[in-house]
Formats: sequence, structure tokens, C-alpha cells
Amino acid sequence: MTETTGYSGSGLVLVRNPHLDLMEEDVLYHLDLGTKTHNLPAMFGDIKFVCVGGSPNRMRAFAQFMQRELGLAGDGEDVADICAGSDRYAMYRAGPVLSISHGMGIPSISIMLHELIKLLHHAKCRDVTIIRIGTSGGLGIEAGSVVITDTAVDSSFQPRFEQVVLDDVVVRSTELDKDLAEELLACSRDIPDFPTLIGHTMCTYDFYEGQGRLDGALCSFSSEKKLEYLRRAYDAGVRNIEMESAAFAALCGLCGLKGESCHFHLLPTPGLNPL
Ligand SMILES: O=P(O)(O)O[C@H]1O[C@H](CO)[C@@H](O)[C@H]1O
Ligand SMILES: O=c1cc[nH]c(=O)[nH]1
Repeated sequence: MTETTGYSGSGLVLVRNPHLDLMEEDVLYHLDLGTKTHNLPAMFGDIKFVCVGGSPNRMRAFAQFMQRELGLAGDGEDVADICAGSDRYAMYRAGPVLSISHGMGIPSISIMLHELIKLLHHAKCRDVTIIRIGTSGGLGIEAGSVVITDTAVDSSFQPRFEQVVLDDVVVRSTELDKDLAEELLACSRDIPDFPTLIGHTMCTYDFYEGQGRLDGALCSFSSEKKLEYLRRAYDAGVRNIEMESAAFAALCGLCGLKGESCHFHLLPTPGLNPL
């Protein structure tokens, strides 16, 4: 079964769950927020940008950076964790920008995105742009490059995300917003010393065996086999590897969020960039 990408037409987030309307209260459990306990429209109604990334400290530092960049009151240090009660994710806001951590891997980002999308829905946010700011392993690109994802692909280099729903497998599209990708690429031209490119991002379920690493606790392939696989990935248009982009692209696309995924290829990623 394949689903199509959604857009509500009004700029509102599109939740595609008829059960939600019948619920007296929606508890966003892992964010420590809820429709009865919090005034979500007052707290979040004016949010226009959501930036997500794996680590809580990175997302705090990003919120502080945004606070300074936007010239907001405060010294840029005093951002409070809105989700402090949950101990799962961290969330900060700087003016119209929300900065949220999602942990590592598809299950973790998926839980966060379900609750974030419902949060934006309850808060009646309009025209929200979401950007994942992550690290990744680069393939055949200069160390330190930023890869802006046009499409997330799976480990067979296909533009699809397979979500198990009960005992069915649902195939979801992983295309990201091409205009936003071009816009971000244009912004990068103003910043010297950051090689930036648009390419496919391969999303894996594992950091070690899934990404061809030779230094995990298990490894059943040779160095030659690894290189042959990564070369095929490169030839298919893959320029970097990480672990959330497919779920991010699928969920944001289906719920009408304008989304993009940008990855900084860190220098010390062991065992990658071999081409
Ligand atoms: O830099 P972040 O956002 O944590 O993402 C990348 O780093 C983690 C692996 O080290 C994975 O989650 C991968 O996707
Ligand atoms: O998943 C990831 C994240 C960072 N670097 C990698 O090589 N892979």
C-alpha cells in the first residue's frame, strides 16, 4: 500500500487521524505537554520554524544562537527546556523558532514527530517550516561539507520509507521540499568555508553494520565488500548517511509540513568517506 503526500491548503498542519477529534484530551506524553494541562495555542500558535536534531545540548545551543541572531531579549543563555518534565526530548523556543531534540534513530524521531505534529495542530500553527540539523557520514565529499537532502533513500537506495502498521507494511514517500533545498543552498553561498551541496541522503537503521562500518561488535563483511556497497550508493546519488531522514521526510510530507534535512558531515566520522 502506498500513501500520498498531504497538504491542507490552509497552511495548517494536516493530522490524518479521525480518532483525535473524538478524544477529550490529547496527552503529548513524551513532550510532557497536553491539551488540558497547557494552553497550546497561546504557547506555540506563533511558531513558524521548527529545527530538530539528535542531541539536547545541540538544540539548546541552537536556540541560544537563534535568540542572539534574532536580537531577542535576554543574554542568549536563558532558554528553558519546555519538556524538562519528560526527560525524553528537550525543547526550547527563541521567538518564532522551536528547537527540539529527537534522539537517535527512526523510532525515536518518529515518536517525537507524532507528538510535535499534533502539538502544531492543536496550537493552530500555520505555514510552519521544519528543518533537521544533523550530523552524518559523507560519501565522496569534502570533510566538513553540508549536505542538503533532496530525497532520503533506504539501504537499497530507493526513495521510500517502510512503516509497519499493525502487521501491514505501508510504503511512504521520502521526497523533501525542493524549493526549500534550493533556498538553503542559496543561503549557503553567503557563508564562506562551508562547502554545501544538494544530494540524496541514505537513512539506515543502524550506525555500524547498516553503514558499512568495520569497527562494530559484529561485522560479517570484508573491507572490499564495504567499499563496493558504498560506491554503489555514491553512484545512486547518495552523498551522506544518517539515521532519521526517511521517517522525517515521510511524516512531514504526509502532514503537510514544509520540510528539509541538512547534515553537517563531521570530520572524525570513523570508517566513512572512503571514495
Ligand atoms: O547528528 P544527529 O542528529 O544525532 O544524527 C546522526 O548522529 C547519530 C549517530 O551518531 C544518528 O542519530 C545520526 O542520524
Ligand atoms: O549516522 C551517522 C551520523 C553521523 N555520522 C555517520 O557516519 N553516521
